[in-house]
Amino acid sequence: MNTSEGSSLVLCSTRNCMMTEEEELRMAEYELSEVEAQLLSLEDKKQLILERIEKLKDNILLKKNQLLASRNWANTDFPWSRKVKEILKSIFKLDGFRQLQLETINATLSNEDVILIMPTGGGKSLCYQLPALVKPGMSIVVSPLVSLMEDQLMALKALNVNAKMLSATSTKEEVNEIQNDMVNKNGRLKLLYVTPEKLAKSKRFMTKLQKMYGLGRLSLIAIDEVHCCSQWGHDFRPDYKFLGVLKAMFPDVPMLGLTATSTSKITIDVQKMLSIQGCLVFRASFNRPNLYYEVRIKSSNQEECLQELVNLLKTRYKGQSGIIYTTSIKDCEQLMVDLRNKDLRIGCYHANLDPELRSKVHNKWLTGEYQAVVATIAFGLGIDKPDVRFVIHHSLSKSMENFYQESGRAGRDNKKAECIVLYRLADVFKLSTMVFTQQTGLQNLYNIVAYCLDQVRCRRTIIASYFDEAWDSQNCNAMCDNCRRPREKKEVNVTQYCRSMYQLISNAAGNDVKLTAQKLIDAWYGKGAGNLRVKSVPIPTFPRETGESVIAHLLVEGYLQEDFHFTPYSTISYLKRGPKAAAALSDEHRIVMNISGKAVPPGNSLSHNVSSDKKESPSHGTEKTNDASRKNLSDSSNKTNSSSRKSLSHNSEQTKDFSKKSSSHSLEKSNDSSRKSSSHNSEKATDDCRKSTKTPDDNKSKSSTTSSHHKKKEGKNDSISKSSFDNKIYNKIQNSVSDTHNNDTVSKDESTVVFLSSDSDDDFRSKMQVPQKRKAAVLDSDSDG
Ligand SMILES: Nc1ncnc2c1ncn2[C@H]1C[C@H](O)[C@@H](COP(=O)(O)OP(=O)(O)OP(=O)(O)O)O1
Repeated sequence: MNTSEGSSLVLCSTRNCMMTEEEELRMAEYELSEVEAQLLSLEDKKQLILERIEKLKDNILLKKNQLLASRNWANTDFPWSRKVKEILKSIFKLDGFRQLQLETINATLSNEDVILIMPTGGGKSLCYQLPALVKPGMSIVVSPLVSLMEDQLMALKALNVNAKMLSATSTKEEVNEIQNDMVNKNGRLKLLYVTPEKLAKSKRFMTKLQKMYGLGRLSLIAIDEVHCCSQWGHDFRPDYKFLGVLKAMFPDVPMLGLTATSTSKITIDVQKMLSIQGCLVFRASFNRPNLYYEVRIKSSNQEECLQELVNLLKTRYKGQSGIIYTTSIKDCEQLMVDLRNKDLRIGCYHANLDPELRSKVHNKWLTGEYQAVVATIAFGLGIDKPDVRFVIHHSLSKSMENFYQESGRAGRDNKKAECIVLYRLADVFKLSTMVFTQQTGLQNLYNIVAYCLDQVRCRRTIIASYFDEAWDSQNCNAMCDNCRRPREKKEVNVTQYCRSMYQLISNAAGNDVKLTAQKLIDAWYGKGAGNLRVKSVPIPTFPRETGESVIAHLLVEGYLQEDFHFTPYSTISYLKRGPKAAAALSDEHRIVMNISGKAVPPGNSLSHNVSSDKKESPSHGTEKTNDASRKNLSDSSNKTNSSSRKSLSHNSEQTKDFSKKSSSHSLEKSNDSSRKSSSHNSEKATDDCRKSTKTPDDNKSKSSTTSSHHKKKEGKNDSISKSSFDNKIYNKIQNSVSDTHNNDTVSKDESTVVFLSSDSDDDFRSKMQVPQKRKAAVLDSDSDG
């Protein structure tokens, strides 16, 4: 190789050519880029192959699952069938099996792996407790909560079943005694409850477990709340990952995973996490026919809201037992004090109470000394009082799963019980600021908001479709408010209101202000700071609750979006244009919201629509206000449209001429007199409504609005009956014992618009295991303390 100054000559002996080093460098770089391109393409190929492998694995798992499922597991001629029946009666004192219990027990006793998905209170515990007594040796039950294990042990002790638990708080003596029993051929312990942490962190325990397995004494591994294995679930727990080693360590020990909440995706993920090669998946129906579901609007006035609860507890639920769920510890304590001040026997339960006090409250509730417990979600898992007659959500749950689990504490004895949600938009933001950092936190929350907004569809059907079940509302048997008082479904075009919101948001941004939902509604209703109002945005003639419903609908549907900002003390949710803003501003786009119209006789289908030429806006009010406000609602004003258009372009956010189709939009007249009269009317309506809520016997109309969240599923209908859209006020939602219990028919033409009627306890699970000692000041004077 010769080199000269500035450039080098390279002898390419193989190719018999001379090349400068620069040329060779370029060549090398070119070759490198070729290799990198190939690597990238190989990487893509690898990715595709990996995906194919995952899919094939899923399919193989599903096929194996299906094959296993094809056997008749409900047979009563298995070798153990007689013993199973005998133990059911003699030890568990039960007469028969509930849905899927026998199938699960038989499959487990056949040494098959099973995942059992059964609603809260369905009777999952029996499915591992009974096989544990049929089989020789000991069964291990992995359970996430110490309190849950304690409850189970208490129940088993009452049945004289030999069961114990191991947790981080177990004493040395207890640990020794249990571990000796594990490896004793004549050991008598039948069930051992352990936390996943214990399995993951105690080598000594795992060694004993292996020894026990070697002796042929490990009969079953049951994993409670098995959905915690999956990162897709709402409840992923890192320690559950460790359970993946169990199948390899104890290949011929059957595994039984139990959960009350698992979608198909989570179920497959769980199988993979547990290294189960094909298993039986038993999924019980999520329908709880004995539960009555209802959503009511929660008054913005605290005293009224309290009075509603007091009335419920003193009349409709007099002498009955229940739970009232709140979001925060502060709300929980305050509500207990308020209810006690009204002479009610109420306890309060949250994760920050010391364990002794918690269990005192629990016991007083179990024995009936307390009529109800005001609780955070800490009061949940393991609560097994059969005769809970009501569960009231004083503010909405974080998700449909949470709601299902919490409301599912009611009616475990299969007798009728009621699940009522008190809904208010403001509560949505209390929760959203807590959950928005979770991967699916906001979507989960909006699902339950949509449930609350829906005033037409059978609530049971909404819940079922959430859990991948198809349910016919006919099967509801009028056990939800929407089926009990069926109404026509009507579609209302709310596009112009969405655009009004954009105008208000843009105007505020121009003033360097961000709008919370509260401020946005204030500005819309001509309240609050003057510079946040926009002249061209008409003040709605319908009440504020209706405005709230419209905003909730826009949020759930993605036309608005929450914008979270941190302050040193809290997180604030502002509203901004959502991902669907561009669509909302296009000419052709219509944002449709379902509302409920005229009452239809029970049994009639709700899905048909009423025909009419006009679109109407959602509203409610008293009979008196009907004519005036209806007129206001149905009048369209090009004037208003063009001014709002102007304002939008001025604000230079994605502007489009959306007024071309304004004739189809029922924008209100923006003149002063109409504004005055309508707001006067709606205020009066609200007053009347409040008055009417104090009249339990008043059996007049109720008002309702609903979201068109499920519009696609239900089909589109452009027509609305003006006459059927009377602005009667919702009333006597509260206190209406007879109505909700017995009223299968609705009074004539009750078409109404219903407007429906912090410190989080979110991390209660970790708190439960390492309890923070804190006795609430409000409880000090109480006998609990
Ligand atoms: N076959 C049966 N017949 C009558 N009662 C039963 C039967 N099986 C279970 N039960 C009762 C026992 C309990 O009081 C209640 C709930 O059972 P349990 O096993 O605690 O439910 P679960 O484990 O599915 O609920 P959770 O998800 O809340 O833990 O039902």
